[in-house]
Formats: sequence, C-alpha cells, structure tokens
Amino acid sequence: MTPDAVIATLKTLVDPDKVRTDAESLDNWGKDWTKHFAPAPLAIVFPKTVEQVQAIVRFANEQKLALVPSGGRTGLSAAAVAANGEIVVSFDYMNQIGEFNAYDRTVVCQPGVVTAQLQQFAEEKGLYYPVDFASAGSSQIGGNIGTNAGGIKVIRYGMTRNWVAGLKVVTGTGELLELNRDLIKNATGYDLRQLFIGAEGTLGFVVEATMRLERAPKNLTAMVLGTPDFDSIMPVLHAFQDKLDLTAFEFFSDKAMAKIMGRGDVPAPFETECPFYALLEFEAVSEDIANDALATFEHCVEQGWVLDGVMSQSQQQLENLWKLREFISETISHWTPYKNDISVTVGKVPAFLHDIDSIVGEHYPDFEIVWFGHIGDGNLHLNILKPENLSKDEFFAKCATVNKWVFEIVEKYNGSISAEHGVGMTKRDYLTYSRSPEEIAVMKAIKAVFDPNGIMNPGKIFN
Ligand SMILES: O=C(O)CC[C@@H](O)C(=O)O
Ligand SMILES: [Zn+2]
Repeated sequence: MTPDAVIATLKTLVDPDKVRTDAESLDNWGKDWTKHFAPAPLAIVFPKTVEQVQAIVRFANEQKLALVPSGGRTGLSAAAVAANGEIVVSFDYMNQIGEFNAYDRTVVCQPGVVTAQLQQFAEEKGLYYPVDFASAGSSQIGGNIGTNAGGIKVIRYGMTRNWVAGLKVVTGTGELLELNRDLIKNATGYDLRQLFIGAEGTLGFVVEATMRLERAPKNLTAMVLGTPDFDSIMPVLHAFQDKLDLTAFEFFSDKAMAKIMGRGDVPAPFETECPFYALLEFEAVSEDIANDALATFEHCVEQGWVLDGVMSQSQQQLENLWKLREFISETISHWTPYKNDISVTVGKVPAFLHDIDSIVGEHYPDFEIVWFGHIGDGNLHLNILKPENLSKDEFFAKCATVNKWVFEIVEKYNGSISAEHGVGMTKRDYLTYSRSPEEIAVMKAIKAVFDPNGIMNPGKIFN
C-alpha cells in the first residue's frame, strides 16, 4: 500500500480531520522530550473511541504498519518518538474522566487524561492521586502506565503500578482485553494487567484505566537540610525514617541549587551554602510529630550530618521549598544535558555515586555534573551539562563513552539503567547491563504473543 493510500484509509477509520500530515504536526506529535532523534512519522491519528483504536490496529496489523502511542510527550527515553515513518496514535481526544466509585475509591480514566486533571478530580472528591512529578501538568495517564511513572512520592506511595486497579487494552491484533476488573483480590492466574504497565506500548495500547485514589494527606510539611557532603545524606535519611513516615526524601547538589538560584524566582531556603541538600516531607498531623521532626533535625546537626535547615510553616513555604527540587530538570535543560536515570538499592547509593563521580571527573574534568533525584528510592538523576565550547555532536559523542562507564558501574552494583524514565530507544542498546539474555528472550516471547506482527511501538525496549 502506498503512503497516500494508508493516509486515505486512516481517514475512513477516524473522523477525516483527525488525521494530520502537515509538517508541524508530524514534528510535534512525532517526539517526546528527548532531543536525540529526529521525528519522521507518516501521519498522526487521533482516535476518539476504543472501536476506532481497534480499527486502526487491525488495519496496521493487516498491512504490517508500525504504530507509536503518544500521550503528553514528556518522556525522557524516546519511547514515544516516531523516527521511522510510523503512524502515531495520539490519545489527546480520549481524555475524559468517567465513573467514580466512592466505596472502591476508584475512578475510570481514558488514556489521554492528564495527570494533574486526575489529581484535581481526586481533590474535588476529598481524595488524593499520589503519583506526582514536575511534568504532571502535561503527562497523560496512558503514558504514565506505559512507563510505570514514578516521581517524588514513591518512597511512600510506590510507582504508577500500585494505583492501577484495572485496564482495558487493545493488543497488537486489535483484540480488546479487560484486565483485572478493578478487583483488589483476584487469584485467577497470571495478572496480565501488570505486563502492560511499564511495557512502553510494545504489547498493546491502554484504552481505559481504572485508577485508585487515596486518603488526602494532612498538613504536609517539608524540610530542606544542607549537608557537608553526600555521604551525610544517608544517616539523615535513616534518622528521619526511624521517627517519621516520610512522604518524600529527595536530594540535590550545590550545582543544582546554583542553577535554581540563577533563575531569580525561587527564594533561597537559608543563607548557608552547602555541598548537598536533602528535601524531606511528612504529614505534621500533631504537635508531637512536628516536635519529633525538629528533635531529629537537632540530632542530625549535633552529629555533623546537617549544617543548616528550614521547616515549612505555611503552604506557600512548602511550595517554595518544593520548587528547589521540582524546577531542576526544566532549568538545566537549557544546558543540553546528557541524562541518566539510574538506581541501586538505597544502602549502595554512596559508593555507587562516588564511583561514577570519580570516573567522569577523571576523564572529563571540565564537565559539570549535576546530581539530584529520589534518594529515598535509590534513584539518582545524573545530568552532565554541555560545556559551552563543545558542539552538541562532540559532547554527545563523548557522553557515549560515559554511558559505558556508568552502565558498567550500574551492573557492578546490580542496579538498573532506568529507574523510572523507561528504556525506549535511549537505553535499548544497554538493556543487557540490567536484564539477562534469558530475561530478554522471555520478554520478546511475551511480545510475540500480544503483537505477533511486531507493529506495536517497534524498536522500543529492544529490537
Ligand atoms: O531530568 C531529569 O533527569 C529527571 C526528571 C525527573 O524524573 C525528576 O525527577 O525531576
Ligand atoms: Zn525523577
């Protein structure tokens, strides 16, 4: 079939104005937030119903045409990039919130529901959707499920996986499967729902998700603590976890702080400049809990683990403290960073970080390394900023060598080459650093069951 015939057929499967082929649309919907791949889709198609999604997939399956799912396009691993003439299936018009069930604390979402829309809906019901991250204003639930999105509250609430009660998916043959029926207890064999979470659209497309909601947290209170070195963050985490149920424990370096201060719109937490900072959060539901937090802070200062600190006293202060952490990714994006999203078990974090720091520092002393991340989950975001005098190509070529070193260290510590951003195309060639050949063979066999013609987001996770 010629490309023109494909486009003409697509126009019969959805509303004709819901197929776009203009250059601006191809560029916009053909990529995510990664900058390494040039988008080159054949067309963008916007289904409005499950039946339309099924029709698109059946047609693609017959004609062996590659499909790429597209949500809020905030991904950082090129899992939603169409670089090879694929048809992009955007869920922008399947963005409705459906039935809410107060007893089950569940709500039905179409895949294009934006994360913040769900958070807002939960709030209106006096509840809470706890998966949160800086891109919540644009990321969509379907994409969050596809990547099993994590974020800043994982230490308390876990990843997106924990909040999916049930899924409707369209497989690579166009079949509609209803997975788990929103049950809490269901011991009837394989939980296929879990396979689709984190599958990056390679097994099929999520066309509906029932999401769980949670009791709203009370009086969230944050502390930012400055530490004399990275290693001191670990006993601080331990001391606070002993006393409090933390809802977050994040960290960032002085370099990240400097970039945030450079914006001029975020107040400094305190005057003392420290090499590293921890941001922790808890529910200050009673005076006892607030006093426990202050006593733990004092203990950390006495031990020399903390140089200075501040505790939020109002919603405004809480929000300002969070900006120090949440604005980092967007702020440093102006320096064209080389990015990595890696994890190890929490106890191994200091040795792991020092190994990476010293190998990169030794070979590329002029590279500025910005560390931040979800330290309470063992998840570090390694960002290296492009020196001004290096061209983008030269910089990324040097970073290809850095990749190898970083992933060898990840392997040595039994860690993950992608903690929360996914494999997509950026980590595909490095998957063997985290998954055995036997595991990869099983994953490919599973894909062949759901997607026998390999049309669902091909070239993502593995080839
Ligand atoms: O930009 C990054 O490297 C991380 C983005 C995001 O996962 C975050 O935690 O802010
Ligand atoms: Zn993150």
